[in-house]
Amino acid sequence: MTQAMLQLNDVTVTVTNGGQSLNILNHINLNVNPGDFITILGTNGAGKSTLFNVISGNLTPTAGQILLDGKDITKFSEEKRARYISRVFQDPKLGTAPRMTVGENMLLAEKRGQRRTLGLRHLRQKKPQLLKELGLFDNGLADRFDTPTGDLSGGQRQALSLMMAISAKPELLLLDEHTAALDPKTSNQLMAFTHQIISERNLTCLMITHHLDDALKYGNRLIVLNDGAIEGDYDTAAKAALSKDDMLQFFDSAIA
Ligand SMILES: Nc1ncnc2c1ncn2[C@@H]1O[C@H](COP(=O)(O)OP(=O)(O)OP(=O)(O)O)[C@@H](O)[C@H]1O
Repeated sequence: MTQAMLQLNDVTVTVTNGGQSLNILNHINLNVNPGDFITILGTNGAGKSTLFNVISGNLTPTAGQILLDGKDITKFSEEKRARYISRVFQDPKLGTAPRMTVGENMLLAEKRGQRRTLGLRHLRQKKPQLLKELGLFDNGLADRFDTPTGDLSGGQRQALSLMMAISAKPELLLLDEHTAALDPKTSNQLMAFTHQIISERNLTCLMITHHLDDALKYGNRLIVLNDGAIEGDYDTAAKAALSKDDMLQFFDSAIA
């Protein structure tokens, strides 16, 4: 049997709200296999971002254990985990340093999880390779190599965040609604590119989305979160049998 790449054993996050204890993640057990591309759906407040926060090390669980490649990383800091785990956020502003150019951001991303220094000579040397990477997604990013990322469009910035997140191949890629802030056409283009690059590079990925179509169309597995717990875990075959109506019904009953 393949060893799970990521294991969450009985992971619980408890917060105190108005004097009451509340489990915003409630005994989560999850095994992610190498090469899995898992889409994650859930209502607002279901615990999706909290799940990513405990996996990335942004939040320490109140109880339970997180293993990466069999190694217990529960107590590892976010910085230490950054070598293995990369994350793209919904907000285009969060993934890149706005005053630095596209090229400089890409160069820094290659050193994810290591001491980061920027040398101009190094940037010149690396430029052809970085341009090749940037040119993989046809949205003009490669032509803006020397542009500060703060001057890019949201779509270009999210594409850059994705390229940066995968540049030093992560063990695990977390996509946190990375297309949600984009217009429908740009969102579809970036999603198609995301799918292509994940398959070509055989990345292991968890992707939170509110787009039912994307959740059903992409990936080999679908997880549905509700009230801090995994309510559904569908493999490729079960996922293929699901319809958008099934999912809409789930959302109706979860919210009702
Ligand atoms: N530090 C905290 N203290 C108290 N409650 C919190 C804290 N962090 C999150 N919550 C609550 O936990 C629940 C889950 O939040 P989370 O952001 O993980 O949901 P989500 O599924 O990502 O939602 P959305 O789709 O709206 O982004 C929410 O009800 C939120 O208000």
